[in-house]
Amino acid sequence: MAAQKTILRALAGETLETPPIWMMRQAGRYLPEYRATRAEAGDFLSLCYNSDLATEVTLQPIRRYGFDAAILFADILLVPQALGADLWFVTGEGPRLSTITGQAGFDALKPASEIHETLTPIYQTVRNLSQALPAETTLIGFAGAPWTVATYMIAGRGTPDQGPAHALKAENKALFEALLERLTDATVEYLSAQIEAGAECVKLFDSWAGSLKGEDFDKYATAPAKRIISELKARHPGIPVIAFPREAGDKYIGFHEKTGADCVALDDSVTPEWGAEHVQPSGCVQGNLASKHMVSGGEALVRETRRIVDAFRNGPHIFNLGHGITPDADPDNVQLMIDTVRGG
Ligand SMILES: Cc1c2[nH]c(c1CCC(=O)O)Cc1[nH]c(c(CCC(=O)O)c1C)Cc1[nH]c(c(CCC(=O)O)c1C)Cc1[nH]c(c(C)c1CCC(=O)O)C2
Repeated sequence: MAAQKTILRALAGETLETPPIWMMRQAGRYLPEYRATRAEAGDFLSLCYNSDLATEVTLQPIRRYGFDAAILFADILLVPQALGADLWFVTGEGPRLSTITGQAGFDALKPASEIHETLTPIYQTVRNLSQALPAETTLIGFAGAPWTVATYMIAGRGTPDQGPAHALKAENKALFEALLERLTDATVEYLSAQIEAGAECVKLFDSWAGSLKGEDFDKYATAPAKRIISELKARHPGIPVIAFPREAGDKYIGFHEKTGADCVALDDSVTPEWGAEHVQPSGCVQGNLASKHMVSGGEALVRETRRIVDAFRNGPHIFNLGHGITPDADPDNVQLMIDTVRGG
């Protein structure tokens, strides 16, 4: 029965009449019901670790819009925290972590096998969701890709150009590579536990893949994704994986084949026509409406939504944004996007 779900059909390579749809950050601050639950939880991390409230916010966009998939409510930075890093969020600014700048910081990290102690409430959220979701809705689990997570661990915060991580890569390659290895192992552990708890598909977010150039991209974005995907599929045969090497540009070409991903998510720096020509022949693609349309709406939203549906019409496609929806988005524009995708 599970294979009847539209998202799973697209991930299996089927071309559907109407593409299934979900949205990155669909549970988020643009929704008044999210803001209310977030206020009840206190802060963002308390919300992530409260299984009942995390289940509630995951379900909110499903109730409101009937998306075809729900994505677990959590964050990519819970893995560093589970490895022993300090993590906190500064309201209006973003995440802060204790930094890894040398061997001592790395040596203080826990082994990958010990992350579950911290992450048990997340697995409970997945179990709750697999019970609570409508029969047609696919449950997506996720993790950050090793490079992207490492950029936050090395800098201790988000950075515009990932400078500190590039500097460590240049100055202490052995330490940098050991950190990526630890994160690769931890990611396999984390996603595997989500699958055991009921996730039907997992997505790997490599939000900063675009800042890796040439051989660095192959070594630090492609190779870890390949190892994670092959180990997950060895443990859980048939589990579909979505890879999101954001702003990969030309490196999107062949990413399915090189990593074993069932679906490659495209950001909005590439056109849908380019994606249909160069990436979709290799397998399912996801994307790629610019998030700004969720703020501005109107004719441009309808036109660009139709353009994406048309461009990807002849192959497997999951409709999504090119990146997460922003807090200033208008919930009515989300409905307009869905109506345009489903109603033509
Ligand atoms: C880089 C990254 C992070 N987290 C994530 C990424 C990769 C995807 C991307 O590039 O956006 C992934 C993520 N973060 C969140 C989800 C939940 C599922 C979803 O609805 O998509 C997912 C999949 C919730 C969240 N994660 C965060 C929020 C906002 C927190 C709040 O309620 O205050 C949400 C809903 C916070 C967060 N978390 C992170 C940052 C940089 C921030 C602060 C920036 C911001 O405020 O938007 C790290």
